Amino acid sequence: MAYYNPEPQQTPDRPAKVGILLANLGTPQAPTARALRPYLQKFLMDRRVVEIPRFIWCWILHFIILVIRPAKSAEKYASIWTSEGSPLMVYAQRQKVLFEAQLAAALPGLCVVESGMTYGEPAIKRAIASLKAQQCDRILVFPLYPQYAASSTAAALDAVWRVLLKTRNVPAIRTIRDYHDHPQYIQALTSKIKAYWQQHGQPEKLVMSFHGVPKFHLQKGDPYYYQCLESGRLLAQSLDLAPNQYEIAFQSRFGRQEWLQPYLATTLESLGKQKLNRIDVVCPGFSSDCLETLEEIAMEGKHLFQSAGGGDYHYIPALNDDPAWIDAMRVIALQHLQGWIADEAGETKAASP
Ligand SMILES: C=CC1=C(C)c2cc3[nH]c(cc4nc(cc5[nH]c(cc1n2)c(C)c5CCC(=O)O)C(CCC(=O)O)=C4C)c(C)c3C=C
Ligand SMILES: [Fe+2]
Ligand SMILES: [Fe+2]
Repeated sequence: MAYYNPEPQQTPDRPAKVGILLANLGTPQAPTARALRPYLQKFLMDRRVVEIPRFIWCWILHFIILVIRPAKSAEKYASIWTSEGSPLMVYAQRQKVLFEAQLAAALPGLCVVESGMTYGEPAIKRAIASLKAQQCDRILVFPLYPQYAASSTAAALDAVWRVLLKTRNVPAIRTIRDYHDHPQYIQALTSKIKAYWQQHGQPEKLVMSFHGVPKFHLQKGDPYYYQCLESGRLLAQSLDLAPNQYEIAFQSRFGRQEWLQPYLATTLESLGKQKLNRIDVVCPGFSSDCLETLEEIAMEGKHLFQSAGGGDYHYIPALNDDPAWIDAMRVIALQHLQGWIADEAGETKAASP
């Protein structure tokens, strides 16, 4: 069997294009234990996600976690599944179509966009193959994680490198590391939240919830924690919130290790005990709604807050397919395409690689 992936047919007469790979986490194919098992196995075997020595972790994963968790997680996925499929996948496809249309308007005929998942389908390998087949000799990898984390961004980049290691004709590659403080990203969040408040009124407190990671990632040099704090600070500033009008917390703890604190569950319980009349929760680190926002935040979080004595609880949806977010994606991408596209006499066209 050939070691290298097959190359697409060479067509030197067709102009080369710029590919943009929207890298995302991935989601199971169906809300069933059978579909959850291979998804969780691939996800949780990634050293970027779980750093426990392989010998010990293989046993724990295969004989405990993959026996119990698939059925439990499948039940949660079933509660958020839509007629079109998993929300993460539905929004990934919409973002791809809308973003491609925005780029086509700005740079006619130059860019091709594909969505690729770190775990599951459509895999990053398939996305790169498709971009290469569409004459892309330059690829910009755009992870849909505003804050850089080794366990999300670097895991997606690893998947790209693995494909390139087996590629004969390697395209030029650029990556977007993070955009946690990008003005357009903060503005897209601000306008989403303000529009929500115009419709539903304003809460006593806004809780900004970010996906957690083990605390030792921070201690070993992962900048994720500080980037979350900075996104939260900038968002609060843009919303004109005083320090006592918002909280930042970390959700989705997995296992027994200490994760980034404060934990969202503890924050919600404490706000409930303080008998707040209303809180709103927003998840600035998630570019689209998914299991972690729709089930853990919108459902479980509400239960935690209200059973501790809290009043109204609103979940403000993620950026999803909002025009302001798609526009922000265009601005962020164009900034990273400098030198690959040339602006001459007001016209934007391809530059030689
Ligand atoms: C085991 C440790 C995990 C780390 C570290 C982690 C980091 C991390 N995850 C996201 C984004 C998402 N995670 C999602 C689901 C999910 N996450 C973990 C575990 C870790 N994540 C698991 C086991 C799961 C699967 C669901 C479950 O069984 O609980 C999702 C949702 C996917 C979907 O299909 O909807 C997202 C998105 C980030 C950004 C991150 C590091 C910052
Ligand atoms: Fe996660
Ligand atoms: Fe979760």
